[in-house]
Amino acid sequence: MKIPATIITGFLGAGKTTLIRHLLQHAEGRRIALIINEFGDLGVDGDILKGCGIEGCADDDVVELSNGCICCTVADDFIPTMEALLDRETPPDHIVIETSGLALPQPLVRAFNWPGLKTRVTVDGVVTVLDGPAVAAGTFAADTAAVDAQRAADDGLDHETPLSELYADQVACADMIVVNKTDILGDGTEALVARLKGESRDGVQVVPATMGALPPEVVLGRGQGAEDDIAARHEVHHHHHDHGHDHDHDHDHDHHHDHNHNHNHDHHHHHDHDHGHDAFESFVVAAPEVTDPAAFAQKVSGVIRAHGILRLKGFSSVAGKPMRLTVQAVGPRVDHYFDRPLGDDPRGAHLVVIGQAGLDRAAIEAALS
Ligand SMILES: Nc1nc2c(ncn2[C@@H]2O[C@H](COP(=O)(O)OP(=O)(O)OP(=O)(O)O)[C@@H](O)[C@H]2O)c(=O)[nH]1
Repeated sequence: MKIPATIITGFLGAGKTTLIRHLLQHAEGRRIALIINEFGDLGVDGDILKGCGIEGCADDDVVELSNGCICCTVADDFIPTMEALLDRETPPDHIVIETSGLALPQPLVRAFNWPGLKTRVTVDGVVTVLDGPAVAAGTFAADTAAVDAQRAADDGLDHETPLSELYADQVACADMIVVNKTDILGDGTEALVARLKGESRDGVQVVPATMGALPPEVVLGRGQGAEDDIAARHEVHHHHHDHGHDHDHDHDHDHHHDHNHNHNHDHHHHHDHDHGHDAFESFVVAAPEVTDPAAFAQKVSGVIRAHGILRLKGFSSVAGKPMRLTVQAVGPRVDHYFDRPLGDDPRGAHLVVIGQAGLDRAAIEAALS
């Protein structure tokens, strides 16, 4: 079995570290290793995540890459780091990679096709964390000056590419887009989520969050295999070091708006706030046994689309079959397969549904029955 790796991308200050902390706090026994690629911000996120006091999160599960942009140091730094993690006596159950706010996700996804990694790990999903209020305002990052300073500090970067293009790359690569800081965005959340759904690839989930508080079942275990699917993850511009572009795009610093949360790292000492993920709910639907697995999968996909369900998974007996049917859905993509003899299991279907609070449970139950 390949070890799944989740790539977390998004601009400086969007809330990547906050989201990862939440994941670790709710890991419930999953052994998660973290790789952190920071630039211009050396070691800070590593420090909060190391010594975080979270049970089950050992210091040596946090590995930092600090030699600069991850896509420029893939061979020297990233691949050996991954191999060392995989070679451990007890390898992690899941690897989470936090990219620096400037690194494009595509080259990192591509690195998973290197021979030494290809057979051992897979990109479970690319999660792009957006600063909701900044995106709604068209500035992409809360503190564009800080983002620009970070870019200026990195000689390897093309400093001219407008943020809007980096943003477009991050969105194009995503399997899941997190619209973070909905506490600030407030009523604007729904419109932004709808807009992003329209702008992203089919099947990409757009999920609002406050303080990155998402259940691990929603973020991890997507099984996306992004490294096999790079062509679909369009890059607007193709290489950092290519200075040959025409940079007439406006590079608008004046739009810089102040949300009253200037980027400083004081927050890194606030280890105690834990926003639960009450904004999400899950319940079990019991339904009669399945007669036609393919038709059932199609029905499930329709229900997922109609109700904005984030995850659905469970088992069912199938009329006339001795095997148990497993159903796993991430967004509208539904996998189904027979996994083992049914044995003494009761006949019928049991499906766990996960989504944002407010799902129409009765309608979902009716539709699945
Ligand atoms: N109001 C509000 N603040 C948030 C939210 N999520 C994160 N923050 C704050 O935003 C700031 C940046 O969050 P981080 O998690 O450090 O962001 P990051 O993307 O990891 O940024 P870098 O690691 O600096 O690239 C911190 O002060 C967080 O406490 C949110 O949902 N609402």
